[in-house]
Amino acid sequence: MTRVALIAHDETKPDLVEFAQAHEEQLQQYELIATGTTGNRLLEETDLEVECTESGSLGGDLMIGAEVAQGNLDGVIFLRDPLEAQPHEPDISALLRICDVHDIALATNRSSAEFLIDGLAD
Ligand SMILES: O=C(CO)COP(=O)(O)O
Repeated sequence: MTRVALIAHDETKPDLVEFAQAHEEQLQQYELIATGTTGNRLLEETDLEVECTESGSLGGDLMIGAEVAQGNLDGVIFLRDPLEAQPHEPDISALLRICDVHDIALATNRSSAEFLIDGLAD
């Protein structure tokens, strides 16, 4: 089954929730995993089933990265906040890197997320 990770920083969480609502019917067909706070927002504000990792700052990005390394994910949608430094920047870099290592589709903004979700539907 197609498995997708959804992640957003605090400033971009409203955008990710809106994205998930707009694509809810399609996302319902996939297994979803999200970092802790993002996942809880999705559980509260959509009807999607979402597996939640730790919060990003407590290792959630690394947990998603481990899924990528194990070949368990088909795509990662990670709406990063490009304007705010994050204390767990090394974890974020590790996740982005491991997506490239394993050639896993990675969208880091809303426009590329739209392409990614369209690509998964094909
Ligand atoms: O910090 C994050 C990604 O780097 C996201 O984590 P949360 O979803 O727990 O806020």
